[in-house]
Amino acid sequence: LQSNSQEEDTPITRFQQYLRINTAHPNPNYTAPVSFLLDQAQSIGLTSKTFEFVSGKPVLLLTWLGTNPHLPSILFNSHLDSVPAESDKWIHPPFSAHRTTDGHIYARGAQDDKCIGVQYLEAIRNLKSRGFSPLRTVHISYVPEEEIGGFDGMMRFAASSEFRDLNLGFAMDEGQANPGDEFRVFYADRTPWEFIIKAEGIPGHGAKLYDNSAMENLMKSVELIAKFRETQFDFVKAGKAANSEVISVNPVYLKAGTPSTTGFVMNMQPSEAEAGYDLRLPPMADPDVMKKRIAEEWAPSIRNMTYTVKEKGKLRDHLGRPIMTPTNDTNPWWSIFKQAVEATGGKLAKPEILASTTDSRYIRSLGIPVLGFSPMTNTPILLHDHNEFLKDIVFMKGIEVYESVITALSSFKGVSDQVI
Ligand SMILES: CSCC[C@H](NC=O)C(=O)O
Ligand SMILES: [Zn+2]
Ligand SMILES: [Zn+2]
Repeated sequence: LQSNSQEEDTPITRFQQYLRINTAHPNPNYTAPVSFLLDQAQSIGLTSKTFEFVSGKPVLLLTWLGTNPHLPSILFNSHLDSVPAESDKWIHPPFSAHRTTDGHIYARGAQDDKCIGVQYLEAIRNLKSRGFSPLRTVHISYVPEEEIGGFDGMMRFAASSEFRDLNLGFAMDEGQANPGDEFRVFYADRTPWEFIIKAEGIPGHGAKLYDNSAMENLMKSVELIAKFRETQFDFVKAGKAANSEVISVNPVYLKAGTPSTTGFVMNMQPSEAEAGYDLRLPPMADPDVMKKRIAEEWAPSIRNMTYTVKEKGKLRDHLGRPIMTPTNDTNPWWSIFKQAVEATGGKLAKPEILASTTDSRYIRSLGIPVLGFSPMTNTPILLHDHNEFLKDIVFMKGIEVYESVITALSSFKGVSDQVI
């Protein structure tokens, strides 16, 4: 299978080309991937629009017009950006897209999520060459900034009149790999909070024992939070809940001490201390209960503590319901999707909540059903890790799966008494 010939132009080499564009934060190149994708769109015969809701952060929309463009359309979304990679810790350079003799393609973004961005296009290329025409309009979007929260990307796009005009009935976004042989599918994301606690106290000599120092107060909270983390993790360890079904609260930084030229002053107890946490809430969690716990137990003013919580997403839609896409018979899109995957000989795992957070939350919060799906079976979960790779045969199988999924979804006539 190994070939590095320049002449070759195949789905795999196009995937490699896309992977070789460095779109990693903190300075993602957005111009190059957009121009690559525009070329692809042109060669397939898709129309395109580029929006810049925020300057320098383009949203690319490709469209395959349906024979009945009045029916609600379908969207396939992926993000252009990637998380950074520590080159020296990879066995192949992260932007080389090196393909080994046994078919592993190494690159940052191979799983998250440049695979789907190319698979959507390759599936449509194949469908077009077979003469298929969709009943419903099919859109593909490529958005910036997902890895840092989507605030200048999908959040803006989803809030725009251009997005409303798409008249979406259903959307698909990224999912995650599975080391096992079933395809995973996600019906909700957890919502992230950036949670910071701060303690103040009277400074004092390093040799003095006294109550209510900033450090003592902070450490008390750090311990309480660690205990809570343990109770949540225990549910997971006992097999009672998935990782994504509990509240996670993980320390990400600690900040304290009085700086000196060589490091820190060692014989002073500081007057301020701070800790930062990545906190994630599943859609069923009650944010008010969490806030009460924070105010009363984790950062109580009686211990001279303050806190800030930055909510990076919503848990409820405009009707106050948890933001989740039904994966049962009440959602016709679900049944169509499931059958389409099974028609390729694939098995679907039990639908899950995603432990992390994607742009699909912005679409779901508009009341539009979204499934998270990246067709990768028998693949270790390497998103954000060193040596991220995808096997060529897994990538190719994914194209076939999307051909089936796009065909089925775009052919859905709707339910007679509803316009879905
Ligand atoms: C503040 S939202 C951050 C979104 C990010 N997405 C992928 O990793 C995440 O941390 O899950
Ligand atoms: Zn992603
Ligand atoms: Zn990611």
